Amino acid sequence: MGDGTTATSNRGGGGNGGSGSNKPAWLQQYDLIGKIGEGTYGLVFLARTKSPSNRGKSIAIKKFKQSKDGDGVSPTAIREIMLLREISHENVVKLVNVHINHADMSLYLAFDYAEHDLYEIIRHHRDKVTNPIHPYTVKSLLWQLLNGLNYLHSNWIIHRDLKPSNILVMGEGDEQGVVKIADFGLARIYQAPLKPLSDNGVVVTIWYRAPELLLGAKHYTSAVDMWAVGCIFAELLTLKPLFQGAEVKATPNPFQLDQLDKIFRVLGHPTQEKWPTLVNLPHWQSDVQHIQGHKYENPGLYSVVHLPLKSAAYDLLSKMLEYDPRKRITAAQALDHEYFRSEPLPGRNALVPSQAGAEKVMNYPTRPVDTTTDFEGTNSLQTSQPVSSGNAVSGSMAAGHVVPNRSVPRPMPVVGMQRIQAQGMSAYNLTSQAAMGGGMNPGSIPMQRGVAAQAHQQQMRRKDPGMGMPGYPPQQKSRRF
Ligand SMILES: Nc1ncnc2c1ncn2[C@@H]1O[C@H](COP(=O)(O)OP(=O)(O)OP(=O)(O)O)[C@@H](O)[C@H]1O
Repeated sequence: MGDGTTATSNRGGGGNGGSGSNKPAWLQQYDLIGKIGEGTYGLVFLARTKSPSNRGKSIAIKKFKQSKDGDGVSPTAIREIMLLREISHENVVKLVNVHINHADMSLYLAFDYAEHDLYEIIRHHRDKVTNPIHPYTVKSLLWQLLNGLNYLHSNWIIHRDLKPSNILVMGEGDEQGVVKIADFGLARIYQAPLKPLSDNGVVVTIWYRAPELLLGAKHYTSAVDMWAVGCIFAELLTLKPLFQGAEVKATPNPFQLDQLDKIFRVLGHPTQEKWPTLVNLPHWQSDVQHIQGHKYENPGLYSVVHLPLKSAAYDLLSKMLEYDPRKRITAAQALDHEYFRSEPLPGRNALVPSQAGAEKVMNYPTRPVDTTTDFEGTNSLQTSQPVSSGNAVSGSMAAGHVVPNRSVPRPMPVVGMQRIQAQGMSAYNLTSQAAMGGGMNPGSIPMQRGVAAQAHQQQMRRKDPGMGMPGYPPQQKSRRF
């Protein structure tokens, strides 16, 4: 894999990451600390590298769940690898290693570890310190998020599942306060003409889901990510999810009445005048039935987010939450917005709010680590500690070993996808080294050639030689990092 990233595989041993004797060879390069999270597609663990050159470096290892029948590795996982191996940007999380266990066909991706994420930062301000996030921090987080997203969109990648827990922030060290976009399990490379959604399901988490998706749009664009960024921007300002709809889980139908209702209550009902293609959307008729009869007293977005109507922040936010996806602001346009040219200027370390006379680093809590859970999800890593049974991380276990459940809705399941069979995966492994550096595409993803090269060039173009940092607004030269 490029940039020193390697792919390894293990033909013997099980997936046991504990201190047992059957610890696979690849795992011996890490000290496994414990479990830090669980998403729809896998478990995430904290580990530390043992190699003398990099001793003690924190790594996040994501183990992908096996399909129920254990018949191979999901296309989601393959897609994530194929995508991540090609991309390199300061504001996108770095994949440092890929491991495949042939014994049980499990797949492990090792990423650079980030101590914080926006979900925890928002929660900390809302529940612990009960004060708003500093305007400099909000602006710096948003600028970096847009910078990473602009890179992805310029390379034909739509994230599709942006939400606070997927936006990581680096803790202490050289990259302190740098934003990293994570979780590309649901991302897909797209090329014109845009691929229809219908065979894959809709996968943007409901609170951050764009209205065109909720109304059943068959095609989606990078504008779905910009809607999510708007929702996240508002949440950074108010510490509350902007549109907190209740998901109807029983159906693959993208029409989520409560979520649309929550949006319309704040932004008013979309009109054909403002969004001409609205009437062509499959669920517009459901909307006529269920919602159009309802009168929405539009309180105005600015009053919900407590921003002056004439402020640059409000102007940018309202452009991100434009109903018509074709009129919604793009990441590149947003980076050029006046909001980022006015004080406080955004900076690389989002956790150092600049205040007259004093620079104080925000001390957010470190991630809770469940040290009783190993890669199997059930065993004890440290026999001196209590061993949990069943799913050890259910949010209700003994304090100190628990990663709390997050009350964030999950993406809708991806439906109708074939699994890559174990045999197919073996073929992938046989050529894994070549594949990691070449153009292999086992998931038949419409992949643009030379993405990494283009991305690199683009990054170089944005590089400000004076700052030694890619893409930061020139005004920031006055800021000390
Ligand atoms: N590189 C990383 N460093 C540190 N923590 C990470 C890293 N990647 C993911 N995490 C954390 O691990 C947890 C689980 O992440 P994951 O992406 O698997 O699921 P999710 O985003 O919470 O949910 P879903 O997968 O359903 O979208 C989250 O708290 C996330 O912030």
